[in-house]
Amino acid sequence: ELAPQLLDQVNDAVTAGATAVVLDGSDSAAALYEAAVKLKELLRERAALLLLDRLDIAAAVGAEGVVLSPTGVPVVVARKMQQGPLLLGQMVSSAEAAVAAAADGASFVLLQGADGGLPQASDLTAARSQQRSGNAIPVIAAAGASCSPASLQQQLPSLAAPADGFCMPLQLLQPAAAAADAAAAATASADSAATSAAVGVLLQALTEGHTPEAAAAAVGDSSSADWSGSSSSSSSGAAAAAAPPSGSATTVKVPAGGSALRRLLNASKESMIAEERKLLQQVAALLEEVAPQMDELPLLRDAITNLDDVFLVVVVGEFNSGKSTVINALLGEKFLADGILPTTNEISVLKYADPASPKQQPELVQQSDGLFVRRLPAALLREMNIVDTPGTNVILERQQRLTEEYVPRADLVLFVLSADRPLSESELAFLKYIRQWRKKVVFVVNKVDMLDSEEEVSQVLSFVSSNASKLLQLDSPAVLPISGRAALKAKLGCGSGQSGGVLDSWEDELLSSQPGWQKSRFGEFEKFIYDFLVGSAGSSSSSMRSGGEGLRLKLQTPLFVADALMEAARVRLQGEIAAAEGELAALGAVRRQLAKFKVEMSKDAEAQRQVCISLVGEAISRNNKYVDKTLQLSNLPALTGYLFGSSKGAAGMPVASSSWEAEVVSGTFDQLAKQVAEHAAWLATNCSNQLDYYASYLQQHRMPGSSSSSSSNSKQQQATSSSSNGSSPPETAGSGSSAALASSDAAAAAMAAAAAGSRSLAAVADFKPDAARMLLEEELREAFLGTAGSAAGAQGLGLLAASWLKGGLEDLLALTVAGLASYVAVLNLPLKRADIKGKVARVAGNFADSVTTAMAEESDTAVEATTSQVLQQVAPLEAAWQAQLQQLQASEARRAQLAEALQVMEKRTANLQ
Ligand SMILES: Nc1nc2c(ncn2[C@@H]2O[C@H](COP(=O)(O)OP(=O)(O)OP(=O)(O)O)[C@@H](O)[C@H]2O)c(=O)[nH]1
Repeated sequence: ELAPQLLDQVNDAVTAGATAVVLDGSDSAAALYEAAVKLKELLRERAALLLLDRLDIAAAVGAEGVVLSPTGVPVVVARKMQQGPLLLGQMVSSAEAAVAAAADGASFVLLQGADGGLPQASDLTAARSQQRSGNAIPVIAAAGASCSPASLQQQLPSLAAPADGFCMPLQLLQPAAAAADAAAAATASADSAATSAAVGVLLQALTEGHTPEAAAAAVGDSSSADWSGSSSSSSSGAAAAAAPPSGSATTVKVPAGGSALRRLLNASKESMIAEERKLLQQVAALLEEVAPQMDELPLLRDAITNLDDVFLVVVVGEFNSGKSTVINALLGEKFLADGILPTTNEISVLKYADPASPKQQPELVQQSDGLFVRRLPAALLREMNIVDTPGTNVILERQQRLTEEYVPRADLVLFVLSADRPLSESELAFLKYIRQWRKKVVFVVNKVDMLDSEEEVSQVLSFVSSNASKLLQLDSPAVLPISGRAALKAKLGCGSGQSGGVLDSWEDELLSSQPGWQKSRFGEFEKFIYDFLVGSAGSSSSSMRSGGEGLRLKLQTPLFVADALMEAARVRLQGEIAAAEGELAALGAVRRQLAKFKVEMSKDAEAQRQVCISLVGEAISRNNKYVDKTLQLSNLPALTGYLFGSSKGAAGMPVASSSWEAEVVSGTFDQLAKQVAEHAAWLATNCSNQLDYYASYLQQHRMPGSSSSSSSNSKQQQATSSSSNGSSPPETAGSGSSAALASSDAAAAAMAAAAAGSRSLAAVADFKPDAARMLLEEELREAFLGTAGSAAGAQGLGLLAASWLKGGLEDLLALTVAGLASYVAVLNLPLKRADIKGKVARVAGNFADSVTTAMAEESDTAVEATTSQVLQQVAPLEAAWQAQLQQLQASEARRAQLAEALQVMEKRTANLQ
């Protein structure tokens, strides 16, 4: 565990100028993780956190790197394992090992002396000079725990030149008394801070190019406490890596920009920015592909471009809340107009204008999007661009749109409220808008000078704070009370604004002496903003080199924009996927509906064939009756006609079948022809209805944007414009509705057209009833002759026998025989009738068969042709939707993957705090 005093020491060392802290720990991973998190919090970007050997923990806490000990994994392996831009340092104890580590891909080496003390100057020189030029890595001189303060003190000056930096155990910076005893350490923390500060001085001395001797003296001066015998009771040790001797002189405490480690650190941040930019570009490309119409897309493009820019601070608030005054006070000069009437009508971005630059840019330019860019020579604008907006309650629609468009790009939103009317309706509404972009908001309660007492101030602050925390779901929103007017007056009074701006002004004594400055509380506000963005221990001219939350916010701005757009894209893609699935389901339903259509049609067709069969059946039974009636011995006209050679009846008709046509056929053929024609029309209408319906249905389920060339068929075009847009296919019209069918002109035409080509109708027409009648006639004649002939023969014998009667007994016998023969012939008559009926029934049956078979073939072919024609159109649509679905699913998979990468990136940037 890291004792509080140890953390204090690290803090002191970092404040004094240490640029990295190496955490070594043989504790459990959990304890080490805890310690690393604590250190990370403490360092807040002011110095890099490096972990000894623990890549996993380094990655988990978002540390800047690891130092690999000789017992740790080799650099090449660590390179493979690492995630993100972690620095990889290697601990070595010889110049050769340092060179090898460089070749293996280490980011830097910590070179220790073979005896655990500081390395020899010659080794350092060798380690640096023997590296391949071009990508030489820093060589840091490291002192082991066994190194005595005395030898450190002695050796340091000679190592200042060849080393790129120093790394020493924290306990070497700590008085022995404190190390020996934990309790004593707590009380001695003031001393240890003094020691660390001394080392800080040493580092600064080196940085500023002072002689090493002076540096050594600085150590000597401050180390009046006993340096010897130092050892830490803590199992987690921390070491401070120091700045190199070659840094450029700066006037601030931290040797910014000069340290090799810091350079590396910046490189690692820059590589993080590069990585983020690459990811965001992938996101933008995906969004352009899947949602090109998305209005907010340019926001993301802008945010990516702005990654390289300085912070963007957007100032919002109601009109008259004092936005312009606050901006003027920040800039230190009355650049913007203020007043009780709305003064800011346009949105303007304030950017830095270098007064010394020979290339003067115009002070005010209006961009194509309506935005004004104002260039002002205010130092603060080197650090940030400030966007001044019209009051949230008075802005016009266009300005509102521009303001709202600008909010997502902001790295920080300054919400200026007037202390006399904090958080009005319009402000609350605007805050809700801001919330969706997850912006960091600082609430500036202006005009506190108008409040009568401190109590009133705290009441307003807590009102704003509680409302803001509810709305933004924050634990403790930043709410700062100021008097912009008093601050501006004070700044104008001492003329400090122009020269230093916010960075130095809050420390400016001159300013402090101005009446009203303290009361304006502006110093605290500026310090807060500055610490927040840049960090408390440094000065920099670029967001990339600063601590604080600046880098994190800068990195997060486009990530949050991307996140919001990705969420919108997810909703959109899922909608499109559901639509494509719906289309496929609708097309799949066509197959089922067609199968149902087939079944219904075949059932109906079967019923219609049955009607035909029964028509023929009725004719057969009428024929049976006719035969029964005709083929009788009592049918004297027929009998005599046949017996006496006259086969023609009175009207010249055949004897037996003269009334057959009228009694048996009696309109059967007409009925049959009508039935068959109706069947044909029924078939044509139903099939054409289906085709029409599906042509229209499929038109509706066509891929949006696909050409309609496949619907060139005139029937489809007609159908498209027809009203058959129902969601379910037309019911198959039954043949019983023939009247309905025939009632429409279209159906009548269909009937005629269908009749023209119908094979079943041809089969009906082919049947020659006359031939059937002839056959019947023949049969009847034969039957009559066969029967009546025998009877007459018998009677003839009878006559003969009568003449013989007189003559003898034989005649009587002959008569009996003849009577018997006649009897047998008459007995055969029913059999004959059955035979004839059977023959006619067979002929009629064959006829019915030929008609119904033709009907069945016709309906099967037509239904088959209809379904296959529809299915032929369904297939390409299905394929197109399937392809579309796959493409959407692939886009969604890519989106999900990128969204996950964004999450990882967000976590990493969040860890930057
Ligand atoms: N008492 C007091 N008045 C202030 C303070 N700051 C600004 N004012 C006054 O409030 C009025 C409005 O100030 P501006 O800075 O113009 O306000 P704004 O929000 O920029 O207004 P618009 O640009 O019109 O949206 C001016 O009369 C200022 O002098 C302050 O701290 N205290």
